[in-house]
Amino acid sequence: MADAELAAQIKAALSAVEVPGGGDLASFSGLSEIIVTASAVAFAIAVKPGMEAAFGPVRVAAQSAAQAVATGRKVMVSLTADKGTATGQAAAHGRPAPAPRSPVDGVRHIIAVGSGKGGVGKSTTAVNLALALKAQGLAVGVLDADLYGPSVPKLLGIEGKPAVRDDGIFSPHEAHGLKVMSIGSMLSPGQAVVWRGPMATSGLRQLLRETHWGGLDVLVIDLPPGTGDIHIALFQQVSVDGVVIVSTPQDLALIDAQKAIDMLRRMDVPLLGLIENMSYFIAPDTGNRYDIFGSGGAERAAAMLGLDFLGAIPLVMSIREHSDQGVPPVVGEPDGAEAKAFRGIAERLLLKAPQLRNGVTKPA
Ligand SMILES: Nc1ncnc2c1ncn2[C@@H]1O[C@H](COP(=O)(O)OP(=O)(O)OP(=O)(O)O)[C@@H](O)[C@H]1O
Repeated sequence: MADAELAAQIKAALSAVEVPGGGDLASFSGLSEIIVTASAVAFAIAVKPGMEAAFGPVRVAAQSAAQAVATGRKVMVSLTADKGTATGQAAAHGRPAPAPRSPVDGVRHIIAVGSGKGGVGKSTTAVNLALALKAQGLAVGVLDADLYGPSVPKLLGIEGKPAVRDDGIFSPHEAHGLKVMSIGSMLSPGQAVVWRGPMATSGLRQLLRETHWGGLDVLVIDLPPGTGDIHIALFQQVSVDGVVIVSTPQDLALIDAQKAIDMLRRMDVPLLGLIENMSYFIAPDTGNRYDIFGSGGAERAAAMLGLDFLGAIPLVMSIREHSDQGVPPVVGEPDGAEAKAFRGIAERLLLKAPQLRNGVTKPA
């Protein structure tokens, strides 16, 4: 069925859902556009501040009405209050504070990988770090939350959409021994633009909480670059063990990283340390190392930012080639300098956050 046709059928189904105060959801002014992708359907219901609880059953009814029409697709319905119900203002007006951070079923620990700006190698780092943690005997998953540039499926050679069980729960992809979910698998090309604000945060929440992770020691979340709604929503809802920040040697990136770090500190999210990517150059022919940006700069920058320095990853052309083939260097070239660098970072991370080893599901 064409996407537009399915959207129209869902809208028709929503006319059977009544809203508080009279009328039906299909004609309710707060109903957003219904977005249909290859594997998902998403829409939002925007209500007046204070009406969230009254509309809770509407959301549930809308979900099942839409799901009955959109068989085989994941339905995501978000309920949002108009601007002005942001956390601080809600508290100031005596409205209830947001729900406390809560664990994710089937996931013991979460670390998030962030960066001040795009293109610094955050996704490459997230994926290889996950594989290096797996090599330490941990059961590891990756959640690609980078809505605006989801690259994890490509990096891990994943194609197609994840399976949805009869109960509406996703079965994650498996790649190189990792359980993987990506917001990218939910989008058609060019769709990120329409997945803004509440829709994006709601989509992420459902990917996180409605996936059968099946007993992970660590879930590595690849965050979008910078700081935005997705970060705030995630850190408000979920307890993370900490965030690692990826940066390149350029000062500009560190200035951007500073902004991300400030936000995380304000939100009381633990910072596990700084990773410097594309730090030094390894000549492909001789294997010689060249500190093209000088040495020690990243350690100094980490100290200046009040962060532990977790390690440096070389600038190696084969990283790109491996990534293009969906085989990350930690598994594709385990003896290479970059694989060693990622393994060293995983070891330092486990020293810094030894709780990640708690309840290791497989022997190391
Ligand atoms: N150490 C490295 N050496 C060489 N190339 C690298 C290295 N790290 C990353 N790259 C390449 O840089 C590009 C950007 O990497 P990646 O997608 O991981 O960055 P990102 O910060 O997640 O970007 P975005 O914000 O766009 O998602 C990719 O082509 C990747 O292969």
